[in-house]
Formats: sequence, C-alpha cells, structure tokens
Amino acid sequence: MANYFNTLPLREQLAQLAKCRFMYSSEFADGVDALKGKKMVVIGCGAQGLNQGLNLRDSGLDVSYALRPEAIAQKRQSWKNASENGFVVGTYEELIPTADIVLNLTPDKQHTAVVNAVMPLMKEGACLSYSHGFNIVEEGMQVRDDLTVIMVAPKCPGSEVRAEYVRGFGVPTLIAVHEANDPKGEGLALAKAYAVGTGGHKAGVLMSSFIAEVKSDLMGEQTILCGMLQTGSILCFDKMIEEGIEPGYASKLIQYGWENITEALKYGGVTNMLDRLSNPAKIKAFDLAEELKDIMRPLYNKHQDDIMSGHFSRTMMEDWANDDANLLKWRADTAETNFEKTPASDVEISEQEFFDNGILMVAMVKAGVELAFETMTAAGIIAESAYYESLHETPLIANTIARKKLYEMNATISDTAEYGCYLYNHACVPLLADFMKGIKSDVIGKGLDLDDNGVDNARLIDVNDALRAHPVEAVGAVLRGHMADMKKIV
Ligand SMILES: NC(=O)C1=CN([C@@H]2O[C@H](COP(=O)(O)OP(=O)(O)OC[C@H]3O[C@@H](n4cnc5c(N)ncnc54)[C@H](OP(=O)(O)O)[C@@H]3O)[C@@H](O)[C@H]2O)C=CC1
Ligand SMILES: CC[C@](O)(C(C)=O)C(=O)O
Ligand SMILES: [Mg+2]
Ligand SMILES: [Mg+2]
Repeated sequence: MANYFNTLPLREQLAQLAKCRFMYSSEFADGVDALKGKKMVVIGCGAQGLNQGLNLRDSGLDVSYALRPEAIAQKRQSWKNASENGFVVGTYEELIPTADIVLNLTPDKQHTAVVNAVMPLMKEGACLSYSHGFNIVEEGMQVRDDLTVIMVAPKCPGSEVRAEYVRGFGVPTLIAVHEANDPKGEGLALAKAYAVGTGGHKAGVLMSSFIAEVKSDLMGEQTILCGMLQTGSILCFDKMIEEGIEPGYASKLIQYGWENITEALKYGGVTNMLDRLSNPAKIKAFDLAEELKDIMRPLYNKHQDDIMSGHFSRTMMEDWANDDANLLKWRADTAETNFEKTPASDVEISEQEFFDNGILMVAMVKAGVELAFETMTAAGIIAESAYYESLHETPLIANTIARKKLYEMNATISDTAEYGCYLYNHACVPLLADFMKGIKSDVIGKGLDLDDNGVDNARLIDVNDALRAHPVEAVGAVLRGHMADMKKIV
C-alpha cells in the first residue's frame, strides 16, 4: 500500500485539501432517517467507540459492538464498556455480516489489519465508516468496490463527544465520502444522518474530504491542541517552582487554568480571552504571544510540512513497527514530570484569578491558536476547518486536563494524537528555553504587581485592533453565530 495523497497529481491534492463547505441546519432536516432501521456495528469500544455509540443509541439508532475474540474472552475494558452499558456484543463473525454500516473505531495503527479482517464478512453494498482518514490517506487502503466508505470525524476527544451531547449540544464534525467508494451515491446521506446521531449538527458540520480531514487533524492535535498544552503545562509549572510559588497552588493553577481561560476563548475567541485581563496584563500577554509566535513559527511550519509530505506518517509507522518504542518511552517520561507528580492543593482559585495569575498561559494559547490557524490556512486548509482544529477544540482538550492532568489528556486522545503531541513537546521545550529564562512570577503564578492599571491609549488601541483583525476572529464570529445551543462549562 502506498501513501494515497502522494500518488495524486498536485492539482488534485490542492482540490481535495480545499474541499470544505459549512452545512446549514436546514440540510439536516431529515435527522437520522437515513440510518433508521439499519444495523450499526461498531468495532472497538474505546474513546470514540463507546461515546459515539451512546449518542447514536440515544438518538434512536440500532447499535451493537463487534470485538476481537480476546477482548470478549478476557472481559477487557472494551467488553465492559459495551456490555455494562447494555449493548449487544459479539464476534466479527456473529455481527459483521448483519451490519448495514460498520463503524471502524479502533486505533489507527490497527486499521489495515481490522479492515482486512472484516471486509470479507461485510454484506454486499454495506457501508464502512471511519472517524479519522489516516488509513485511507496515509496508507492507501483499498476497499471492496461494492462498499460505501464514509468518514464522520468529531473534532474532539470521545469523552467530550458524549459530554457535549448530554449537555444538549454537540461537537463540530467533518464528514466526507471517499469518492472511489460511493457505488450507490448514498454516502452523503449516511454521513449526515450519522453526524446528527452524534449531535454534531448542533455545533457545525463541514462537508469535506478524507485528505482535508487528515492533514488538518494531525496538525491541530500535534501543535496547539495537545502539544502546546502539554509543553505549556510543563514549562509553566517548573517556572513557578523556580520562582518559589507553593507547588500545590502551581499545580492547581495549571490543571484547571487551561479549562478556565479557554472557556472565554470558546465563547468569544482570542479577543474575549484577552479582554478578561486588565489593560496592562492584556498588553503584556499580547507582547509575550508575539514573541512566542516568532520563536515557534518554524516549528509549526515543520509540523505542517512533515504532515503534508508524509514524513510524519512514515516515521510514526516506523515506530508502530518498532513496538511503539518512542510512544511508550515518551508516555513514561510524561508520567515523571514534576507537574504530573505534584497534586493540586485545595486552595480556592477564583475564575478571574486564573486569568490574572496565568498571563503566560493566555499568551501561549493565543500564540498556539493563531499559529496553528495561520499555518493550516497557508497550507490550503479552509478557514472553517482550521478554526475547529485550533480555537474551538482547545477548550475541549483543556477539559480533559482538568480531570486528571496530562495523563487524562493523553489517555483520551487517539494514539496518533498522543505520538504527535510528544513529538511537538520534545522539540518545543528546548526551543523555548531562552524565552523561559526571562519569565518571572508576575506573568505566571502571582500576577502583575502594579500600583495602578494605567496604560498608553494609543498602544491599547493598537493591541485591540490587532487582536480583532486576526483572521481566526472573523471566521470564529460567523461559526459561533451557528452555535446557539452551546453550553457553559465553568
Ligand atoms: N480518541 C479520540 O478522542 C479520537 C479518535 N479519533 C479516531 O477514532 C478512532 C478510534 O480511536 P480511539 O477511540 O482513540 O481508540 P482507542 O485507543 O480508544 O481504542 C478503541 C478500541 O479498539 C480496540 N482495539 C484495539 N486494537 C484492536 C484490534 N487489533 N482489533 C480490534 N479491536 C481493537 C480496543 O479494544 P480491545 O483492546 O479490548 O480489543 C479499544 O477498545 C481512530 O481512528 C482515531 O484516530 C477521532 C477523533 C478523536
Ligand atoms: C486530540 C486530537 C484528536 O484528533 C481529537 C480528539 O480530535 C485525536 O486524534 O484524538
Ligand atoms: Mg481531531
Ligand atoms: Mg486525531
């Protein structure tokens, strides 16, 4: 199998990357009808499998789980997830031949083996679905001609797919039909109904392509979403300890800080997040973010270039073949960081204090969101998709850190995202070493110690104008206009 993207002529690569259209709520008027009465069989019951299945069942659909024999025999977590939630569980042989749609929700590393095992069992004309296009785009998987192949990719961790649905909202979702596999022309109707079933249509659905999803998803998760939050957590914690901040306070400021400050981002973009600071703190955060952007821009470009060229997927697949040696080592290293090992104290931190004492964290989020957005759009990813992959998803990842620090984030995201997160982190920590030498507790841990909050009017106007003029703010305002059901978290 070859990298499918790399086999395409340049004009086709560009056309696929640019494929992305925001779908209006009127396009979902048929709800889940296209899937009513159809058998949906999910393979794997982990982060996405369990949570998507719960939403689809609550939306009135027929969901069951096909697990590998050892998972059933050993009553593994996947078996517990499915059976304790009252789903029918069976082997591939028992359930796949009955399926109208098979949802492949196993880790990307397993896709080739899983698809090769289930394809011969799938009935004529059935549908195979993915939630991430890696197997099709980066590995060139060929699927039987009679099968429809679709993708319904929630732009967030599985835990939040469920949490947002239960709150009455949803998560932005990219849907796509693999053009080589749409023999009956029903792929789009199935993907739309599936997105409604998970609640995605309430947050925004983009009709896109497998290629656009893969090249944007990998970029978002490696950089701002997981890599930047991991790097920021480690650097900010270590700096606070160096500056004499009480460790339990430092741990709490970071663990819950990302969630608190990015809630403001979710509601009103980068502008609103910085508007939560006093005027002097806003100017300070702006300047820090500009400095961070200058330092980190080459790293963001490298990640996007490596994703586009296939270098990233090739090297990750080498690690797969090497028994995940890098992934497992990096995972063990994360468990040993001071931030991870220091429990949060029970000291009260008010919502405003997270902003006032976390100016550097605000600057890191601003820099990361803007850089990821700028890099993705410069590479041909459409602004709406780049917005979901940077700004909208950052708070959803921050929610996982609030639960159980970096452990929870890395356990909840896909193995692919986790690998990319560590790759970024290991490059970004040394890159920011000199920058961090100049950082003091006034921007992380204590807040600015000023007698008055006076600022120069002209400078404040410039900063406010620059914040509002960034292109992520323009597309964000439009997309948030379609998110009437969004619910408050903190
Ligand atoms: N994690 C996330 O939040 C997101 C994931 N995605 C995509 O969703 C897909 C699923 O990822 P994710 O939910 O993280 O996966 P998980 O790592 O949570 O694993 C899912 C399940 O797959 C089963 N599994 C593992 N290996 C095999 C195998 N060889 N054969 C059959 N079953 C297997 C496991 O059960 P057991 O070992 O017990 O058999 C496990 O329950 C991926 O394509 C990912 O990129 C997309 C958006 C976000
Ligand atoms: C965090 C990255 C993601 O793509 C996701 C949750 O959207 C993943 O692969 O886990
Ligand atoms: Mg994603
Ligand atoms: Mg991903």
